[in-house]
Amino acid sequence: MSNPFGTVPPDAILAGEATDAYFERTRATLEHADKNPHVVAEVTADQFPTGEFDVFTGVKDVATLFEGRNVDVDALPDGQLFDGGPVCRIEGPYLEFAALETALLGFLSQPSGFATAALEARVAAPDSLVLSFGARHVHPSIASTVERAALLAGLDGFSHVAAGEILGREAGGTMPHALMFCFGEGNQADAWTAFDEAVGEDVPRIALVDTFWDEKSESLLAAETLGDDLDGVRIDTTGSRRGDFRHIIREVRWELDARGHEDVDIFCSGGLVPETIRNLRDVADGFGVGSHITGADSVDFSLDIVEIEGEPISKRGKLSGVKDVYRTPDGGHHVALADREAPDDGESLLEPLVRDGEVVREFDLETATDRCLTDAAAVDFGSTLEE
Ligand SMILES: O=P(O)(O)OC[C@H]1O[C@H](OP(=O)(O)OP(=O)(O)O)[C@H](O)[C@@H]1O
Repeated sequence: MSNPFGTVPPDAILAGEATDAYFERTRATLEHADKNPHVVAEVTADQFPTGEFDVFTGVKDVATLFEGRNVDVDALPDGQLFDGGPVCRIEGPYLEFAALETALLGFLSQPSGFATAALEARVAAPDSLVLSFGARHVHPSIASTVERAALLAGLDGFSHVAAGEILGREAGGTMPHALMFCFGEGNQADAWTAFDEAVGEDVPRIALVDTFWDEKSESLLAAETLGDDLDGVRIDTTGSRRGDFRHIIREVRWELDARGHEDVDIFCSGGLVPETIRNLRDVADGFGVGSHITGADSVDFSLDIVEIEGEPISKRGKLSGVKDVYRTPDGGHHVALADREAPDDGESLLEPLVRDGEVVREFDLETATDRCLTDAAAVDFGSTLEE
């Protein structure tokens, strides 16, 4: 079985088959009419700035999609924040890329949504350890897309092992409730001891402490059991039992400290959203975030032809003409026609990606992460979330 899970294979995407049927009919119609106009098309989410920024990513896959085709492509750099206007611009004979629109938008929309949500988690607790735990919520074939978006947005790590192979970063994590069940109630100390004996020295000893008893009792038992070897406890209290989660964490902190376990960190997980992370960041040391990232709305990108045979064109409600987007030192994001003067001190954000079918940009995740976090500070991304 070459395709046991029925996913669309990479070859089909590169061949332009990962498309909507109406693009195939468009090709048939244009070829029948002997038309293949030279066009400029732009990918946008919003025409004008809205006051809300998103993270742009997926651009490396777009470069791969367009490599070897008779087009020029410009795009924002990976990890750039944007608010309105084009994030990507394609120029060439329309039939050279018509069928690629569906895959192009997919490569950008969902990863940018994941990265934006991950950045929300990042800025909610800038000084805490924040890990991506949500791979279980998506189709396994895109787990590395989730984890890459999490790293791009500055998260400290992720849990998915195969994604780690692809990204060149080792997956991390603690222990599941299943492990605690296998030892049984009353035998939590045996479970933590066996874990300590079994796993590599580089694995942090973080005991899961919400399984059978209250979090304080299990935390103290973990500290007594592993002593100085215990790095932390994870509290994943389910929502129905959570009550005042902040109070629970403060109580655990108090009781650990009272017995000399100030070095034991407290790690939280389970349905965390930026608001809860912000509320816990001064009492917890780290967070595992899943569904907030994996459940993020895709960024609603669309592709529109804005110039045809050198003449501006657009559907109603969209802006015609080739545009550029600019960042000004005050963090402003500006959209303007590309042939007009840039705003004062405005830095053009669109950069060459493909020229005559050749990819002209290099990709580096660390550079993209730096860009994302620097730009998030420049546009004060966190403050817009706290309003
Ligand atoms: O709620 P999310 O933000 O999506 O977090 C992702 C997962 O991480 C935790 O799982 P845990 O390892 O505790 O799962 P388990 O009960 O299977 O052990 C949490 O309970 C979620 O299932």
